[in-house]
Amino acid sequence: MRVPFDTVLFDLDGTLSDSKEGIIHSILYALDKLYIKEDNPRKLEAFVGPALRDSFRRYYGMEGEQLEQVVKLYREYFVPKGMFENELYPGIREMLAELKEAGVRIILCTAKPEIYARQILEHFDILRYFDYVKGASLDASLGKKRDIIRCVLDQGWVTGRCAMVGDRRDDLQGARDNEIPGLGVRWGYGLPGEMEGCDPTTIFERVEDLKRFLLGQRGYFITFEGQDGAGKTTQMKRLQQALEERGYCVRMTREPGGCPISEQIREILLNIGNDEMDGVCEAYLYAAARAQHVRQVIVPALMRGEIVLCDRFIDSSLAYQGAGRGLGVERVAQINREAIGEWMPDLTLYFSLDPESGMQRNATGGKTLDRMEAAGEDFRARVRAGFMELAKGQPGRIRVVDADRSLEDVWQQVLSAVQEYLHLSRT
Ligand SMILES: Nc1ncnc2c1ncn2[C@@H]1O[C@H](COP(=O)(O)OP(=O)(O)OP(=O)(O)O)[C@@H](O)[C@H]1O
Ligand SMILES: Cc1cn([C@H]2C[C@H](O)[C@@H](COP(=O)(O)O)O2)c(=O)[nH]c1=O
Repeated sequence: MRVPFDTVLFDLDGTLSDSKEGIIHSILYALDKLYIKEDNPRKLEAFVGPALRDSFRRYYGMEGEQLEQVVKLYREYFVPKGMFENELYPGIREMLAELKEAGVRIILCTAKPEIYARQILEHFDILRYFDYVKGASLDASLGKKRDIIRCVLDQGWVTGRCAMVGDRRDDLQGARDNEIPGLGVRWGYGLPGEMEGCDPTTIFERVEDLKRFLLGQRGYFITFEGQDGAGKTTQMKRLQQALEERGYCVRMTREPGGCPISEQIREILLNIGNDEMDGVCEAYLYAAARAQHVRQVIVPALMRGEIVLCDRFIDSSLAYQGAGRGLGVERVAQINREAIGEWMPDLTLYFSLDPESGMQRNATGGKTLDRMEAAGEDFRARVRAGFMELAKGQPGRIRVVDADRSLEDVWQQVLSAVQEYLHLSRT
């Protein structure tokens, strides 16, 4: 599988290394010299990551001469000692080595002065993995993460697709301000909720998961789309069995639903008594169920390298709410942007069938109508047109399966599309 990013920008403190001890000792040393007593050294953890001057300003209200003095004192301890009271998080060295081996361009992008950042990388013997190191200047003329990322981009160090990896708000907001994907990591010093506010593409809990993702070793995400009764569930079960027999680990799931919270939302959405529901409310509820499902089920399974087979996903929202309810595809895509981040399916099988035949099949199978199925023939015709438009616009991802065939015939189409995809993605 291809790596998702040709260039990766890494933050240092709290992302690659746990530098808390040295930083806190350096701050306490500087405060002590200024006769400032800090009764709660734990609060100083917030200094790890952001630019030093910003933190002294923010937490001690320092400015001007006093600010310059405290930074000077900080360095009296940090340079000979504090900088090395620091350790790499487990798995970081191996991740960098494997990314390098895979040809990924690795760049350090830190708010720490560049001169110290280099010494730290040398100390850990990982400088050799970095194609470029960009940090703050000693005089603070360059210090904000956003500006440091901008510099790296402007100087032409980035080739191909690029992302920023970091543990703090500044890293992810900096990525966002520079319009590149931001990948959060949970093992650093981010305060609860601070990364989420910056719309990260994903937040990783473990170094191993980040490594798999950056190496393109995550599992495959295959969705089944089409109208009610088209035969998706039947074929998904058969595919699950066939893939497991071939040794793949498969996670079968569905939308709306797939996890307890999203299943509760499903009940609201499909309850035929909720006939007052507004189309916008409907679109947000599907997206809310998806946000939980993506985070709780889909991403963890992909990170474990599993094949996720999902009965409906974003294309159902685009077709049913975008085209069917008339909200418009772009508007519904926008509503879903935060719910799914970058987690678009790798392959989508669209089961194409006249909607009335699907309704007939479900009736024959004894299924009772839910709220969506009760929406009427015109609605179903708009949904069908919506699906066909999506399939036409994205032939690379969406494969059309002629669902108006025998079970066996449909199965052969499914199997050949999936085999072709899995084979191609490995070569
Ligand atoms: N190729 C087929 N020919 C005839 N009947 C079929 C075919 N595939 C599935 N069916 C039958 O059609 C009904 C609907 O199938 P299935 O539940 O797989 O569809 P679905 O797309 O998942 O529907 P829904 O979205 O409504 O859950 C079932 O009774 C199933 O046995
Ligand atoms: C994900 C999703 C689904 N829908 C509709 C499509 C179906 O009518 C129901 C789900 O029922 P199923 O038996 O599980 O197929 O919900 C939708 O309108 N928008 C969506 O995003």
